[in-house]
Amino acid sequence: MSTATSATPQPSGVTADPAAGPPVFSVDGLWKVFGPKADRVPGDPDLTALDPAGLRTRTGCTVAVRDVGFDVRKGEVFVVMGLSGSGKSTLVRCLTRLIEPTAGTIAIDGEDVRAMDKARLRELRRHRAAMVFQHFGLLPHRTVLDNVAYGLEIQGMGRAQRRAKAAEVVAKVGLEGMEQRRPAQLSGGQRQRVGLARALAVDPQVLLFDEPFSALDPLIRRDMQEEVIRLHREEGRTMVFITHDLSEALRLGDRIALMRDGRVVQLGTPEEIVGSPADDYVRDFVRDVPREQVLTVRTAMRPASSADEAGSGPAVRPDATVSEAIEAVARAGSPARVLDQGRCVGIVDSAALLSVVAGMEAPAATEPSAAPEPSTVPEPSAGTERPEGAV
Ligand SMILES: Nc1ncnc2c1ncn2[C@@H]1O[C@H](COP(=O)(O)OP(=O)(O)OP(=O)(O)O)[C@@H](O)[C@H]1O
Repeated sequence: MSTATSATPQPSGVTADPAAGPPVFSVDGLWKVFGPKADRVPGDPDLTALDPAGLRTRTGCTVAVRDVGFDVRKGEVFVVMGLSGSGKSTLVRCLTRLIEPTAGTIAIDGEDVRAMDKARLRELRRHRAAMVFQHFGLLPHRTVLDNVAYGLEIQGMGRAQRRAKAAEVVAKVGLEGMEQRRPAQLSGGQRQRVGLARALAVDPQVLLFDEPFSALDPLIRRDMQEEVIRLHREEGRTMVFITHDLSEALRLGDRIALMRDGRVVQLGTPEEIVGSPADDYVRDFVRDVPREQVLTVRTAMRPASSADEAGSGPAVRPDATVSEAIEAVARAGSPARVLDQGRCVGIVDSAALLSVVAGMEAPAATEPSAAPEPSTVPEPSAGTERPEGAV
């Protein structure tokens, strides 16, 4: 597992609104068991109580996904993270039945995926939930443009129309001018972009990424992550992203499902996973994450002690990271106010911010609450030098 030495705050673009309509994917009680007579395993408490080695000896079966449930909300980047063998690929392949689940329910927009016939499944995979693989399987004899147009060709779109659409998407992923090249004439990162463009061209409702960047060198990988963040921000497309890399998960995910031995051991925002690990396994997993770059000032703030305190001092947004607040406090030499639409919702001081960095409970950390009057305070004057994240 790589450590998150360069974890950065989440993208602040389009984020899913939990209240915004029904989920795109809804998964409940999902199991995938490989091996003979796999069906009998999920419903048999004697078998499910066995450890992996015991189950293998007794039945020849392996449980890859164990009683998993979650919703993928419209417009979110939902990351499935875990070490090798934890069940990530199996879980995501079950969503479109590239792997047949053993038990449980899966719905897309309320429609039962397990009840779909072959034609409906094909439509699901082509139009509604397109998979982007690590090895994109580009067609070597085709140009970039024709590779991108491939999915549209399969859909039966006419040549002129699909090439026009493909050219649009090629430009969107930054490959303008390379339309006539063949895959062998591209760098690894450029090939990834072609694969991404091919998936985007069919305009799927959800993009499913299976460790698409794990073979790339770190700089190109970073570049591709930025690309995904940009696309997400601009289009608000729902994405499910598999990775075993924690820093990638923290950078991309609106929410992260952390898997171990087929189970989801914690499902939460990067801040929840880093700030409130569910168990020792998760705590150990996130131990090296620079907390100040992931946790927001909400973790450290306390109510203002007076109207005076609520009305003066540097200002930061509620979603500013602790790191950004430290900079604001250090520059001003005084505690910072957390302003939400002009209203002071709390105060962060150096002691509380340092406690977060040190991994301690902030001394007076509190839920967002209204500060004493005046509840509406002036915005900081324009032109004041402010760190990123300050309002
Ligand atoms: N076709 C199969 N037959 C038997 N066991 C399988 C099969 N596919 C996967 N498994 C087992 O299921 C478990 C989960 O595998 P899976 O590939 O989903 O993990 P993963 O988290 O995606 O791993 P990686 O990061 O290495 O790709 C592993 O124990 C694996 O050996």
